[in-house]
Amino acid sequence: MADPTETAPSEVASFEDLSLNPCLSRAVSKLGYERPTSVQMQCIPLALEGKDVVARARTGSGKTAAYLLPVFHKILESTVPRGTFPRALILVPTRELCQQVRDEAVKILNGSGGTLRVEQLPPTGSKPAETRAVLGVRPDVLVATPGRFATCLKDKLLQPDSLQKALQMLVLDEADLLLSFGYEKDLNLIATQVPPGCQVMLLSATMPENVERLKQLVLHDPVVVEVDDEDGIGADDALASAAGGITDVDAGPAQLVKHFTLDVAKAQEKLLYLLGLLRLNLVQRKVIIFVNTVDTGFRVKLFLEHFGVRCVVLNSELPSNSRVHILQEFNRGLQQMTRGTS
Ligand SMILES: Nc1ncnc2c1ncn2[C@@H]1O[C@H](COP(=O)(O)OP(=O)(O)OP(=O)(O)O)[C@@H](O)[C@H]1O
Repeated sequence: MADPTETAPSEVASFEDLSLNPCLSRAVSKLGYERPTSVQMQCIPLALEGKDVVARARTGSGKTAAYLLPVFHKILESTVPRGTFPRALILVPTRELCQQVRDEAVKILNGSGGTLRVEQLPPTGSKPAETRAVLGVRPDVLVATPGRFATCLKDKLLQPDSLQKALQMLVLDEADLLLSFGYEKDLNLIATQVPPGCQVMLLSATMPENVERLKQLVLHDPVVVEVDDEDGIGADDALASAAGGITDVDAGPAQLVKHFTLDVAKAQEKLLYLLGLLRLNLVQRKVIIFVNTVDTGFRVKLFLEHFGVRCVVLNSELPSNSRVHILQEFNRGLQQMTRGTS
């Protein structure tokens, strides 16, 4: 039985040390990734050994590449003839995350010069013909929400026996959200179709009780990786030095995320402080503001725009196409943003 807290050798320091397929080492170097993050250092060697892996690491720690690289490696090194599909299935809780994972995958694959294909299933409400078109290109890797993938199985758009023959890897990303988003039935159905030899990776920012249930459903004797991430992809130290009078409540030397609290005596003054932080460049680059209601999100937007701060509201009441568009604009740097709810 695997040691549940086993970790990979700590001497791994560069992507070359990970013994990834050379196409993938080239791809990460083209992306400018100088060295693996902690979660990548620990997960990738275990996954390349064929172990089931459970990893807990904070948001932004590089979890996506921690599973995409082993997934691509396994397919590239596999002797199974091309055309059997999907070789890997990545399940995430929302359509936006499907898009984000696919984008990250395409970024890596573009640099690898290879011919692997990653597709995402069309959203709920799409016509079966659209799903057939996606499956028709026989993607090596399929990204989907559990709901969409289960519908695909139920509608027989994907035959269970093709899954039995092809599926080599299953990834459950943002696992803490998968069950809380109500996908339990879908996951139970999918679990019955996962072939016994399929390797499983489960990644999550937190490990609540429901993740244990998920582990028992699909993983075999997994190695557990817990990353208290000291690793800083692009840590923004400028914020720390600029925020003179603000209390740093979580100041590690090289932490990815810096936390500060600002005590505001009167609730009405919150907006003024917010404006000050933005206009005086105490908070730099792109900013996401979380508020507790949709209405407050719109109020904050109106206030900030009155003072020339470009922003947009994102909340669950908007149609999903608009949400994707808003995120794309935000990523391209067109807007600062207020969010309706967290
Ligand atoms: N080794 C690396 N070096 C530099 N940048 C990296 C490295 N690995 C990943 N990144 C970049 O860091 C960013 C955050 O990574 P990623 O989205 O995988 O984090 P995450 O842990 O999956 O976060 P979330 O939980 O929000 O999905 C991405 O833009 C990714 O391209």
